[in-house]
Amino acid sequence: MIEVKGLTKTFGATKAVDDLTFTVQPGMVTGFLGPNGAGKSTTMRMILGLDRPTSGTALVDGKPYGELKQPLRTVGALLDAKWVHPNRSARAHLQWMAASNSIPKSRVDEVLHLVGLTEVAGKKAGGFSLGMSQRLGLAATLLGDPKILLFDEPVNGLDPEGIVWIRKFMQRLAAEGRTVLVSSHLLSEMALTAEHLVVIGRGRLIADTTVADFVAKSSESTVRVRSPQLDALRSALTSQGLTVREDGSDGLPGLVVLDSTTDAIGDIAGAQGIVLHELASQRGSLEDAFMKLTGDDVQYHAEGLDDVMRGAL
Ligand SMILES: Nc1ncnc2c1ncn2[C@@H]1O[C@H](COP(=O)(O)OP(=O)(O)OP(=O)(O)O)[C@@H](O)[C@H]1O
Repeated sequence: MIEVKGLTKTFGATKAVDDLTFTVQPGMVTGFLGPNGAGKSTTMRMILGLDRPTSGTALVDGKPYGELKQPLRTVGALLDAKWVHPNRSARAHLQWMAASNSIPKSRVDEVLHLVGLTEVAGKKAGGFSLGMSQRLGLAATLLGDPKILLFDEPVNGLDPEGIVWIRKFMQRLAAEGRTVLVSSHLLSEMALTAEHLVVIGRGRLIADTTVADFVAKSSESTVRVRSPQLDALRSALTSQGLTVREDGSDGLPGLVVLDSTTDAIGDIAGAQGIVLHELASQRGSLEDAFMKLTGDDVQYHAEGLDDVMRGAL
């Protein structure tokens, strides 16, 4: 279990993490979700004792990381996959890590096998693709057979096959009863990977809930309706207490009805003899809803700008 209480970190005038409180339970993947710059890495670094909190506490297995007797046997963390020595082989890299943490050499081949790197174990890690480096990083986190695992954006830059592989691997680790915390800025990815979500924006807690609940609440469902008798339809809907927005997004005037169903709207129109030309339920994109919830993050806009620049070149 990971327990974070009132955790706060300021860098000069920046409050990177702001009074965060949450716990991460064993036996399931917990997604740590927030836009770029929300404070995910800083929180993970504090959990791992790499950054000192300005205030508050972060406990792993009931203790601050610094007080764990054999940290690698309790916590495994994958923060940055590319830190291996480029001229060392995958096996040599893991043997060096094992030796410096009193972990038996035999465990190295076990973890290489677990992550599917046995065949390239003798190759230099510097020549590994991102996907292979990520697997090697994963092997390193598993050396001490830890019951708590932290992964910081583990699928960033991976191809679809690599993403699915990592996702399944994390789910397997959780199914073995481990505590798995994985950060991401993509709700769509977390919706597929995690069971529980801790969502932060600008360092603050936004939600601590199941994925199913968060997805249902954050993606508003609306119904779009068009009719040649739009005025009559609008009155019929509002007289039933429904909230209606004008919608001409695709050049065809219509209405968007909030918090209702196609059945209900069809019934209301039918009862009044109103002709309908379109009746469609629509779900807002998860990512849009997520951006609304987490606030208009500066770095998100900067990324958008990059895309515009690339398009212009
Ligand atoms: N060492 C540091 N010195 C100053 N500011 C920092 C430092 N580390 C992080 N920050 C700032 O703290 C905020 C949170 O950063 P952090 O990297 O924790 O966010 P994140 O959610 O992990 O984002 P990303 O997905 O981009 O890594 C940002 O505004 C960042 O610029």
